[in-house]
Amino acid sequence: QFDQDGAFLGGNFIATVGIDFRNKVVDVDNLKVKLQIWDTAGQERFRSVTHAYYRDAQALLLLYDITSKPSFDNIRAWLTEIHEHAQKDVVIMLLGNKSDMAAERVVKTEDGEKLAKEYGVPFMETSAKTGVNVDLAFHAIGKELKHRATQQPNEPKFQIHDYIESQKHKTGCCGP
Ligand SMILES: Nc1nc2c(ncn2[C@@H]2O[C@H](COP(=O)(O)OP(=O)(O)OP(=O)(O)O)[C@@H](O)[C@H]2O)c(=O)[nH]1
Repeated sequence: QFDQDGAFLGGNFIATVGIDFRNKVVDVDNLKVKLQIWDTAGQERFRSVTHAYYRDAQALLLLYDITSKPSFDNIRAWLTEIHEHAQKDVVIMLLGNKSDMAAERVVKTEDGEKLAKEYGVPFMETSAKTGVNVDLAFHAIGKELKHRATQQPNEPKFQIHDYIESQKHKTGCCGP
């Protein structure tokens, strides 16, 4: 099914609102953490609606497509937008998706890393097609939220950056 702009409308996508959602349960240290994932459309024409949905979110995954420079350039606008509307302690993660499409890559891994560093958010490249780093992204979010909910006063804070760095499968120039 295609809408007027030629965008594919898949899954439970609600075309008129630009939002889809599904649940995912992740196992974190023998605890089940249920994530309710809202997938909001990135297109400008949905911008006025989507902020109402991420305003109360505990975590935000910002995805761009490594084969699309405009999608990467859009991330700054989203980070500004999030700064204005999202919860102050929201967990943010920057993901460069389609890492399987190396031949069509136009956004360097280092550019993603640099942007993430500038905004102080964790970063990794993912592939929804092959699954690379996808579970890790959700697992890291689940771990962070579980720690926040159950943290004891003397317990060291969970370091999501360190956790991701130690677990991620690198897809850039020099990784394994
Ligand atoms: N090769 C490859 N294709 C992907 C990957 N992720 C998504 N795609 C494809 O890219 C196209 C767009 O995916 P969508 O999930 O609809 O992208 P979107 O940004 O959510 O699009 P909207 O929902 O319209 O905002 C589809 O044809 C997907 O199959 C990936 O990691 N690798």
